[in-house]
Amino acid sequence: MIKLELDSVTKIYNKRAVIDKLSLQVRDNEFFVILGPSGEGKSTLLRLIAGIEKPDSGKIYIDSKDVTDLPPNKRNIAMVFQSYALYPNKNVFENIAFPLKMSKLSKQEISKRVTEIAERLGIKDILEKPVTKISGGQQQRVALARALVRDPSLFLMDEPLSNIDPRTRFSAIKLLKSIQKEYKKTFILVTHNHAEAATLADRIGVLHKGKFEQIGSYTELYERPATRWIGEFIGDVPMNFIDAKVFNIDFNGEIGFRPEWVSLEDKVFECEVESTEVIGDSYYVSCRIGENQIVVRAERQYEIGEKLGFSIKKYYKYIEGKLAE
Ligand SMILES: Nc1ncnc2c1ncn2[C@@H]1O[C@H](COP(=O)(O)OP(=O)(O)OP(=O)(O)O)[C@@H](O)[C@H]1O
Repeated sequence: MIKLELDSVTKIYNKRAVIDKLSLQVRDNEFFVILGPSGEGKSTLLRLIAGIEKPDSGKIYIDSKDVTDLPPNKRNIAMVFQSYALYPNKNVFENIAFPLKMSKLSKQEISKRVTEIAERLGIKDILEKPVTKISGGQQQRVALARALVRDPSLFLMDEPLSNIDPRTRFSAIKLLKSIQKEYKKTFILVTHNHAEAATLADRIGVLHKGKFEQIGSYTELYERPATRWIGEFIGDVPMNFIDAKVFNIDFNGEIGFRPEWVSLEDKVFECEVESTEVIGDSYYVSCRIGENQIVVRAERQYEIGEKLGFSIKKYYKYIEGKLAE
């Protein structure tokens, strides 16, 4: 079942289409991540889905209902912001209970629901504390609890983990993923953090120039980039894109290969080492071959000027920056 559909949605700011005829379908129970560099329109897209912004053209459907002209409170969505937007004068319980206040639920029912969700998120012990006196990780859980307690149709999250310190972040990511699976809800999360996207997403949409440059799992994006831009954006180290002729391949275009798609045992080509970067337990060696610079993954450091023999085990062909089938 389709939970959310965007049909050719455009949003213009200062005569520029920040979102440009973008179409998307997100399935029920899917964890969809919108990934992209700063300023590509990720937050704008989320605000359009939420109804905080109106598109200049195009349609938005939630549960097959046209919500394009509906305000946020009529869309049955919950949104968690980077800042959490908690009420500073209220304690944890009151913050979580707030969305239920408007409903006709009894005090006992509200209390039951808040306690249940707080228990699940591990914040039951701090229900009486003011939100200003709890940690960033706990604030994130409160914001999540407040969103979950209403049982909305769709969760929208704008960089909800970016204010959490790196150590807590890992457990926060795990929690978010398990909550989504357990509650069987559709989540749409905006981030510029690749590791977060890779861990959380069923599918990632990479936003570039107002459109999704590619949509797929992180593995798909990494293993088979649809464009040169994706190959360079996804991964710790950009993919190599080099004229096919450099490697004696009879093709009018470029070949793209990851630094680890190279064998250093099988010495078909040779390059000259310029520098080495260490990432984790791998060595990424920048190497010159003719006019071109490539990066290959190695098991050790190489001296500058050293000659490195290699062959390419796997590559894709690209014409004008696009994957050639
Ligand atoms: N209300 C607005 N009025 C005018 N321009 C805007 C408005 N909101 C966003 N923009 C512009 O639209 C572009 C996209 O902004 P947006 O915040 O959606 O990007 P983003 O991908 O979420 O960036 P970041 O990761 O830095 O938050 C930017 O150039 C921004 O300056």
